[in-house]
Amino acid sequence: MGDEDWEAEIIKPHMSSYVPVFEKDRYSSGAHGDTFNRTLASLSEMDDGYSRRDHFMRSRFASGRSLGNRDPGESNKRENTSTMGDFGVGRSFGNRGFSNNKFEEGDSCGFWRESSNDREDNQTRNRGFSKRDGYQDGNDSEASGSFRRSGRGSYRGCRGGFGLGSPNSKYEQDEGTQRSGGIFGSRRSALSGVGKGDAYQSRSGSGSGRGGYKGLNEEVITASGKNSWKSEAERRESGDTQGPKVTYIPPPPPEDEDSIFAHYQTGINFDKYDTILVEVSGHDVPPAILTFEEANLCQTLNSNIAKAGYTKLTPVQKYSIPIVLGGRDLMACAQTGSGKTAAFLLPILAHMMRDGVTASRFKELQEPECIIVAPTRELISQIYLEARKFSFGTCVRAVVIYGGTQLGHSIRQIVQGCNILCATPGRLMDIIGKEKIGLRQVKYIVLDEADRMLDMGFGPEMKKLISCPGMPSKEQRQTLMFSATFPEEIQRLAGEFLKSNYLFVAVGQVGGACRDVQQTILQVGQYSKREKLVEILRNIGDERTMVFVETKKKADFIATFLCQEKISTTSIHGDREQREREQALGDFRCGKCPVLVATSVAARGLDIENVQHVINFDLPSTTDEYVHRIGRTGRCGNTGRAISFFDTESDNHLAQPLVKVLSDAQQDVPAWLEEIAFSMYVPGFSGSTRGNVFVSIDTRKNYQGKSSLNAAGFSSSQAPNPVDDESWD
Ligand SMILES: Nc1ncnc2c1ncn2[C@@H]1O[C@H](COP(=O)(O)OP(=O)(O)OP(=O)(O)O)[C@@H](O)[C@H]1O
Repeated sequence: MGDEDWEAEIIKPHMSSYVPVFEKDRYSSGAHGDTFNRTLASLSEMDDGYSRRDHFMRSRFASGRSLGNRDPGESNKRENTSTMGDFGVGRSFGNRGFSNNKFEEGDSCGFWRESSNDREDNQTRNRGFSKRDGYQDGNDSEASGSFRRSGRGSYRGCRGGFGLGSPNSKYEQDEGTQRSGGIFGSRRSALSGVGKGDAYQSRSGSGSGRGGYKGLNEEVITASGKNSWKSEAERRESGDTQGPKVTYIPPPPPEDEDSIFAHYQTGINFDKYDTILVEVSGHDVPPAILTFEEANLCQTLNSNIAKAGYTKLTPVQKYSIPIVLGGRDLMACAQTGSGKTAAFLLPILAHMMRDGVTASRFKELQEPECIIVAPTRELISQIYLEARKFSFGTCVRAVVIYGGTQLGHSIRQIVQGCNILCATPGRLMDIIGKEKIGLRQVKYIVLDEADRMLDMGFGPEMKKLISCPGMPSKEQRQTLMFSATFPEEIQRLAGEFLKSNYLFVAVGQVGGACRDVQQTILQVGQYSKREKLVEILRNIGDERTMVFVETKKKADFIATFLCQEKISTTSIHGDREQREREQALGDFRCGKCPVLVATSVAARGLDIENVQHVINFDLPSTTDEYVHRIGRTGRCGNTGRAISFFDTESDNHLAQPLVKVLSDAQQDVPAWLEEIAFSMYVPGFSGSTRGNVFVSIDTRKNYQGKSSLNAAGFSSSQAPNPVDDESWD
């Protein structure tokens, strides 16, 4: 297909109009006074650590087995071009399968014409994996949100309907004229494809509620010509622009207990979490707990934990829960899918139950005790569902608000009572600006995906949040930060939000990639990617697969293309209306569309049952993004697979960091990749400080040196000044 054709392909007129029915050891971490604790939960972990290093050395210097060497003889073969259902050709999908050159690049056509401003990645590609400084656009905004999740604590099922909440007179004043999208539908042109009887419609449109997640090249330029940190969608909602008003009201989640406590099973590797190396640094580290009982939670909470199917703590929970219960500030870094959400929700709820919160009741100005922020709408919705699950049967009321939905709806949710406010940053600041939320009672601020929340995209909003009138100072509140990745420069910025004696918990393995995810890198040229993708998907069959691409346009294009290939596919990206995004996620969750093509908007946090494969059609530009993306599979002790297409024309600069991530996670490193990595050798490259043992290290060590840290901990005077490195405004 020629360059000029791809747009046409997207809007093929014969396609049916698509209405996406997306559904979708007694861890004495040391006695008081210890400042640095490292726990080896078992001796085997020690062995493991050594073997891992050994493995790394071997993989670096031995030629190794190539997992994806190109075989020109095979390259032109297209083995499974049959229609949907013709999957399972009897070959293994594991390494063997790949080394068999079955998934090799061909010479099929496939031009990508990408506008440079279509990227949704957090970083530009040419930065390379290891470079983390100063990324994000100035107006990256929150992205997605949905009330649905089929994983733990969420309800499942396809949802085709949209909540058509009746506009409330008073709060409708905030909305202005409803112009497009939302409950009245969009005027966007639908483009469609067909897959398994379902049509695919996608494409960014001009409808209200779209957007909300802006990548580096989606900057919004303000009248003054300066980049605005606020997204276009949020500015619309707050009336900053004349753009279409957002009218979408998300459907309420099911209220029945079964739905609230729906969860998926922990996987075969869940018990292996016990062997993960944990490091806690800072002063006076409270001892870790081994069981939920040791947390001394109230009966209702314990009952909810049991109903949620939690019987055993994950490492991040073992360490974080006592720290939060002890009133300490915390920065916690643990691998994807290892239960960070409960690690902050449970102790916060326990405190609320202990202290007694004001029972929810209608009030024009609500004063929540806890504010939780996350970078995407879908993620914050998911966190809300977890909060609702764990607070079930208590007087604590959780509320979620996010962009792309009607502002009046958010306000209506809040005024009914709000103890825990789950919000995306833009909507949160709007609501605070409208004086529907008072901050005086705030005792807990949680930044999930904290590195993302503090980067240049959201950092300014977070800074505004903590500077809002009424917001208790950091000494008077508890601030908690969680992520699977924590670049050092972002950790330094975090100091402004945290008390100087905050604790740092690092759980996990080298490089941060979850070891339960089998990673495979295939050499695939740009023009062969589509063919390879189809080949892989046909082999996968109906197993849930997320396909990550670099740009929103490409997400549309690939989703349409797959539908044409009769592979039931949906897509999620920042140019889709919120309603469409939620439906897409719902369709993916319930298995109606087993393939979800996504941009970076879906890379973080999403906990979707049974995602067995992640395919990086395009490699992301940073290791952190890679780690988060592949972390959508292999969650909670389950296993998963990640396949990444490596284009030697454009990805060679990623070879070195990629080799490191693979080695650190004890994955096979293809010989060809090592060769490229060596050829691209950059003196001094270390693959970042995350390389050796832990997911992330406490950067305070870099300021003081490890020994002094062990001996003396930190003092505020030694804490980094976050504003030194980066301009926030
Ligand atoms: N102790 C536990 N027992 C059983 N299941 C658990 C436990 N803790 C968490 N889970 C489940 O594990 C899954 C992953 O948890 P969660 O989404 O909190 O991971 P995470 O560490 O925040 O991941 P990410 O880094 O991708 O955001 C969820 O379905 C959650 O309900």
